[in-house]
Amino acid sequence: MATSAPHALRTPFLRNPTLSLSSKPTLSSVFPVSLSSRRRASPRLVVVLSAARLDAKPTVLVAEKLGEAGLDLLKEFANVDCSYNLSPEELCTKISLCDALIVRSGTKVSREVFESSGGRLKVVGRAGVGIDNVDLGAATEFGCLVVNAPTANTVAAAEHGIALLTAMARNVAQADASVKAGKWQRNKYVGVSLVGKTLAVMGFGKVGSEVARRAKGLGMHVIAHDPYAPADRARAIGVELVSFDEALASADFISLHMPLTPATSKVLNDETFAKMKKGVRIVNVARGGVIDEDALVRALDGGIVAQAALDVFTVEPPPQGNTLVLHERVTATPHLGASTMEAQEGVAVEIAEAVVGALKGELAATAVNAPMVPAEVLTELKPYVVLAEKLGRLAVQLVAGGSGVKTVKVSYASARAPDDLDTRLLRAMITKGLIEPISDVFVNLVNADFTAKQRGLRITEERTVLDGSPESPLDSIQVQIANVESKFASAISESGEITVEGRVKDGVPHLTKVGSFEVDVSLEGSIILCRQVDQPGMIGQVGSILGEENVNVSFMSVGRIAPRKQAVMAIGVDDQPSKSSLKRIGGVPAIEEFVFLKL
Ligand SMILES: NC(=O)C1=CN([C@@H]2O[C@H](COP(=O)(O)OP(=O)(O)OC[C@H]3O[C@@H](n4cnc5c(N)ncnc54)[C@H](O)[C@@H]3O)[C@@H](O)[C@H]2O)C=CC1
Ligand SMILES: O=C(O)C(=O)COP(=O)(O)O
Repeated sequence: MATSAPHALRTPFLRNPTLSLSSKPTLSSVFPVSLSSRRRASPRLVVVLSAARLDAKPTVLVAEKLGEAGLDLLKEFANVDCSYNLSPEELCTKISLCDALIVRSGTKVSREVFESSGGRLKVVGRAGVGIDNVDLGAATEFGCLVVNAPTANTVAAAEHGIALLTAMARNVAQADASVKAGKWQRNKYVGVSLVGKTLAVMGFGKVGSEVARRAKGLGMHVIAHDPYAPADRARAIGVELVSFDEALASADFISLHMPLTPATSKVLNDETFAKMKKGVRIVNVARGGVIDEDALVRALDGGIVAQAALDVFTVEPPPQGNTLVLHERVTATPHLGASTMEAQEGVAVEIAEAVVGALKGELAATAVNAPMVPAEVLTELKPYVVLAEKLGRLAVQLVAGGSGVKTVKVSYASARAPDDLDTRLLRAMITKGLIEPISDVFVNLVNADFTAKQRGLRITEERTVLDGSPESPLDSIQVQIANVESKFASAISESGEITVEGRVKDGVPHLTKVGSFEVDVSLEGSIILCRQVDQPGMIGQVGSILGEENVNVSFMSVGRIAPRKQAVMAIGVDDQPSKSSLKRIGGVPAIEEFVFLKL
């Protein structure tokens, strides 16, 4: 046996005293709508979006121009509202009527948008790669999934990078303007050759590696800087990965292909320009914000940078009269990297499939703010996902007081190797089960960790590695809440925590342990737990009370410490017993305590 404790969340607990046990978890609350559809989501990777049930046709707001093929796909499933050029205020007004929003780079999806949605917005689809225009923190907080379309415009962006590189080197744009102005300036527009020159690709991801491949075809010596890129992928196309300073110091051309993050913001600035070769030429088809644009103007004027070709700007469109855009040695395009017919059709289909899939609960691989779970893992974990949520719900309903629900320990027993079980989904569902019955917060896979953290709920996970064949992913899940009192004293285990444990049997989740008592009751309907002195006739007595009240009993199981000592009886019921029947059960002399728990 071996254990590991990989995950912990800690902050002060903000307890919401509201108790609402009304919502009943079903498979469809985790997988919101039927999984059947004409078009199935990509079988690559999927993540579950625990969205609100969408009984009516959902509404998708398309806020920027999207390819026809994508619109057609959306229209098969949803009401589609194409409203382009909305002001921020108009977007905030419209959003409360929408289940999904699709944007490109021109729309700011700010915190106000999520706040204004009133909880209805479940998916934001970014028809492209960069999600720097979406407030991901706010999306996560509001339980809204963000998906992007990361692959369909890669080649278009790389081709545009090469177009800018070659056009800049040969002054194509400037010479064209000059000829159109009636001039013939052959000496003025002598260019530089690319062959044999060193190109530093900054950010060796999808676009960067395609640029590198093409630049090698032009006879350039290509190096790359990317702290996170695998060296073998670079080596495979004959590119050497180098340090940031080395890239700056040796490049004749620098092409930027990293995302805009706090770490890359203004990464080209006065200090870093000073490290470059005199006469360096810069291409940017990534994001304007990775360059300090004022510093670039200084570097152009100071002779460090000979030329720049820019597709992206810190503010888009850049203000009229912008010094950088108007600079003679700058070639500018209006964020055209992804703008080919082919890429736009591809992106539109990619994002439409992702958004429709997400609304159906079968999201494709491109979730940006939620863990992605491989499809085959998800299929295997489905019954355990239900078990996890129900154990969370049971455990929290057993709490009577104490210092609040702050510390929860989850133990997974499995014969699988520790790195062969992805527990993020299970943790999210336990969190959902723990929080939803005691709050009005809607918890899903997107916001589970955030919500737990906000409420000061610390969830630690522990793995117990069992011997034997790892056919099923899990043997059991145990949920323990520490430092609390219980309404059902027998639910407190010898080590002092409220303890519930369950397993999946024939695809159905079962409660198999309460406190130190072994029971076996299927987790369907609701449960009555009774502790009594172990003696004949107890099952009959309680069963007949429920029968008289027309409450259907689905399961009964008795767990005892020793014959004729204390026993715990777990009774599964299809319907909620009336107050009077619960009172009658409590009145049976041998019953020492009992509790009714809604699943
Ligand atoms: N101009 C346009 O129309 C388009 C622009 N883009 C932009 O191009 C950029 C790259 O896109 P993809 O290649 O698809 O993304 P990607 O995620 O495949 O590649 C980005 C690479 O940058 C690397 N990176 C992250 N931080 C870095 C750092 N500090 N220094 C160096 N490398 C770093 C990552 O490890 C990754 O390999 C994104 O900013 C995207 O928004 C993408 C498509 C079209
Ligand atoms: O995909 C990206 O990151 C892009 O920058 C493309 O932007 P766009 O969809 O053309 O507004």
